Amino acid sequence: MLACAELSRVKKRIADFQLGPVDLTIEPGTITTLAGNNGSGKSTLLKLIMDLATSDSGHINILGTPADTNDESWKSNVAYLPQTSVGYNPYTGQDLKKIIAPLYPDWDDNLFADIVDNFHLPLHKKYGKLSPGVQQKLRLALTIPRNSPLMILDEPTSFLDIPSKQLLMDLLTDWMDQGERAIVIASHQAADMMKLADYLYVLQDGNHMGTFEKEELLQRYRKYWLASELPETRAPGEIARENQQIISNHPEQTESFFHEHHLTATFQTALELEEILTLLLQEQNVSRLP
Ligand SMILES: Nc1ncnc2c1ncn2[C@@H]1O[C@H](COP(=O)(O)OP(=O)(O)OP(=O)(O)O)[C@@H](O)[C@H]1O
Repeated sequence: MLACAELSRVKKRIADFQLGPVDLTIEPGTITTLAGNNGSGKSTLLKLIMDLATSDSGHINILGTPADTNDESWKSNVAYLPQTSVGYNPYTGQDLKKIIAPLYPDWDDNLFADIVDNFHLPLHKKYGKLSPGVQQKLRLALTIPRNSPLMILDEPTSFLDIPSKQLLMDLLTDWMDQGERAIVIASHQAADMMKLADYLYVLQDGNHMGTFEKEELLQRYRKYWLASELPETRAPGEIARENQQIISNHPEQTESFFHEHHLTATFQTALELEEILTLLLQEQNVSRLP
């Protein structure tokens, strides 16, 4: 099946910042979260995908079309929510819908009405007069109903309160159920959008630190509370220890070690994704040391 997006060996330098090389394939039916610290290059990568910035090298194909082709008609098959929307201020939500909807052949007016309803959006008010949170909700209402095979959201939860974030997650889950489509989300808020993700593409300071299947990652990390003092030797898989706790990224090996050394774990738990990401980036940094 045709990939929604394919990036190979993509690089971009901006002053002293270097992004890439980036290799990334977005398959239909998947949600990929670009995760990384502030300034790690998430927005830059999305702009490269949308051909709003020019890569220094590499290739980007969107739904089988090179992104840098002169014919920009492929963009009507991509719903892109940038971090900010310039030029919206003088227009009401109703005006913006009239401008945007005709650009997208599969625009869904009923879905737009539902989102407006759920987010209680005042369509008669000018965008510039809305609070940042309501502006963000309106931008989402103008993006999701495009029903394009590929949706790209840059920090979609910015300014949203907790119930609105939950509503957005429900909307995106429903949206994915409607067909063979894919979502790419950039977020530095690990807890939010990573819940939805099938894959995490992790960036740090422009470097690709790895692509991870979320469920596999969640199963790989475990935290144990031991009944006794921690052993002096490190347990296999142990990546961090504190007081009577050990964190492992190879639970089976760690548990056999406990067994062999007659150590009892009184409690054990999976880790939150946010904690895993922090540990992962630390591990990668250590392995990169000369
Ligand atoms: N217009 C620009 N002018 C100068 N430098 C830029 C510009 N845009 C991006 N950069 C550089 O690229 C780096 C990556 O920025 P980018 O916005 O892609 O990061 P990000 O991961 O999306 O960050 P955030 O989480 O803060 O949104 C920044 O550190 C900055 O140095």
